[in-house]
Amino acid sequence: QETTSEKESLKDKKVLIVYLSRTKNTKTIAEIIKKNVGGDFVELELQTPYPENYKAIVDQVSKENESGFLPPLKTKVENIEKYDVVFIGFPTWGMKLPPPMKSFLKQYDLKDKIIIPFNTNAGYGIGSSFDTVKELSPESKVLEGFTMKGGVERDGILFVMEGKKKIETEKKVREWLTKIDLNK
Ligand SMILES: Cc1cc2nc3c(=O)[nH]c(=O)nc-3n(C[C@H](O)[C@H](O)[C@H](O)COP(=O)(O)O)c2cc1C
Repeated sequence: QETTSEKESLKDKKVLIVYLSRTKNTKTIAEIIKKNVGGDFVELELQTPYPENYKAIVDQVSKENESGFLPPLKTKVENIEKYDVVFIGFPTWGMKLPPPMKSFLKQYDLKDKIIIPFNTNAGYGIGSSFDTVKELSPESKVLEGFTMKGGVERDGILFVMEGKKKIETEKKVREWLTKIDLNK
């Protein structure tokens, strides 16, 4: 049975989970993926962190998007070539892929790997972020991503992935992982 053998083979693959998260909503999804799939876990950090202030980070990200600036990463991933599957998680920022994730995709060669995006946002969706992942990874296989409403920092709502919301999120992530044949 083809589906069975594909599933088995995906389960044998080496998995990396890379994520960017300011208020830890996307981080929670990364943790749920780790619990269900396993793999190495890496948070993207910048050499020069973004400002704490919400308006200041919104302005800075908007300028970086305009100029195409790629913020240098403090995070180093050792031996990226050994991974077969790379989950990449990020919030929607300015309806786009956050600049640090662009830095990651430009800096590391993910050719011939499977890339799986996941996202949280304030309720406005993924914007162009998943399309940008595909554009920056033309020689990778990008699978169906996962997205879910997270915090609304503009309104002072930061971390929401607890209680009922966490349980709902765990269920949705597991359903998605099963759909893309990566649930253990
Ligand atoms: C700089 C910045 C820009 C944002 N832009 C958007 C946006 O365009 N659309 C949206 O739905 N949410 C936007 N948000 C809200 C985040 O996507 C949302 O709170 C997300 O859950 C945060 O994930 P995190 O907790 O992993 O950082 C923005 C947040 C920040 C800090």
